[in-house]
Amino acid sequence: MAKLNFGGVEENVVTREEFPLVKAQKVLQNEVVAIIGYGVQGPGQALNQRDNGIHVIVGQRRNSKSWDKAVRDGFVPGETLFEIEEALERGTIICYLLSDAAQIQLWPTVKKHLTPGKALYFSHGFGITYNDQTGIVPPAEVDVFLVAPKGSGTSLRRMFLQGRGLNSSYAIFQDATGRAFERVIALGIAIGSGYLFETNFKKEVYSDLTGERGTLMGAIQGLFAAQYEVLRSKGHTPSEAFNETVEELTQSLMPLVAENGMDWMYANCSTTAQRGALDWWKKFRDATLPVFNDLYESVATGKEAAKSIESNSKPDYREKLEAELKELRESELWQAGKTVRSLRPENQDPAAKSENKLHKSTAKQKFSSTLYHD
Ligand SMILES: NC(=O)C1=CN([C@@H]2O[C@H](COP(=O)(O)OP(=O)(O)OC[C@H]3O[C@@H](n4cnc5c(N)ncnc54)[C@H](O)[C@@H]3O)[C@@H](O)[C@H]2O)C=CC1
Ligand SMILES: CC(=O)[C@](C)(O)C(=O)O
Ligand SMILES: [Mg+2]
Ligand SMILES: [Mg+2]
Repeated sequence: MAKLNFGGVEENVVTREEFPLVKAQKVLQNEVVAIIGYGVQGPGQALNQRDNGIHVIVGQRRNSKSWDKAVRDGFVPGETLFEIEEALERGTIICYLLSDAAQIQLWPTVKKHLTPGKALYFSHGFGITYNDQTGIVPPAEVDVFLVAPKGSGTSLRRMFLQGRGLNSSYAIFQDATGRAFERVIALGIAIGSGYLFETNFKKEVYSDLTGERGTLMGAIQGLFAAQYEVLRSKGHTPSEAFNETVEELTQSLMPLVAENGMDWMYANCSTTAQRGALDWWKKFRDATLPVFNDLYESVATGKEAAKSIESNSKPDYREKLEAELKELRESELWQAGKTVRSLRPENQDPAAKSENKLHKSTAKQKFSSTLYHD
């Protein structure tokens, strides 16, 4: 395991160089990896492992959309696709990839099949950390660990197909066989992680719930909505307000931040933007800091978990969710976004598309020649 320096702090990480795929294949050669649930993470993890030569089977309810999707993805009923219970029986490593609320309902069934020596794998610390609410307490004779890809299952698959790799965290909760470390790392590599960083179940779930409620989804939507509202109330058009709030961020600035960091982006915008952004970022930090503290508190006390279990377990959960998503979808901001996206040249006719490709490659050349260290 390598120790790497992250901004002055040393952490354990496992890279593909030190734990290559051949090693993962060797560790997993006698295992049957059962992916239980074929929603968002299930397909990404199952397909990447299958392409990486791991013996993967899928367990999913028959007569469900996810079952049909697994068939479309090449899993064969009776060979590599089974009803959940049969997959639980056949698997030596159980990847529990149902939604966190559904994991509670199915737990008694899963537990029955956790015979000594098997492993129980999660992609989230939720079920174990909040076990006073979930009732998920594994038997002592099985390994329990997690690999949590830091992104959507969709990105996990896409990046794998592009030869890239989404990074993941890993944690061991219980090492019954003495092989938990090699098993969890082998799985992390086999699902296509770029590298793996160490955590524990509690830290994984606290940071994940904070992140998705915070800057990754909740806070950013809140910031977008507030700025858009101010611009609109001051007489700016929807297209202007949307472009200055979302489009420029996702299309121009965030890709630069992804490549080179916010520090580089600040150093490479206009001096006017620099002055203003340097003056204002701390005000935004100070205004939101108390909200982030409230959020973390709500996560750490189990309130967020309780809320999500409660709402996601209701029979009318899907209808209620749809109504809330509809509000977002039909808001002027995201309706304006739809039009803006449709106007992107790559979303228009094929001629425009190929012209855009050309632009992209010249832009890339130009961009790399303006890098600082050049
Ligand atoms: N969605 C994502 O990209 C990410 C998810 N995770 C974690 O991965 C795990 C799986 O999450 P998702 O893929 O989002 O799950 P999901 O919400 O897509 O559900 C997965 C599957 O559960 C099945 N299911 C739902 N209720 C069921 C029930 N009562 N009985 C049997 N099957 C049922 C559905 O058919 C579906 O195929 C969770 O622990 C989640 O926190 C971690 C990182 C990202
Ligand atoms: C994609 C991801 O990792 C999230 C946002 O935490 C989730 O879907 O739970
Ligand atoms: Mg996450
Ligand atoms: Mg999450």
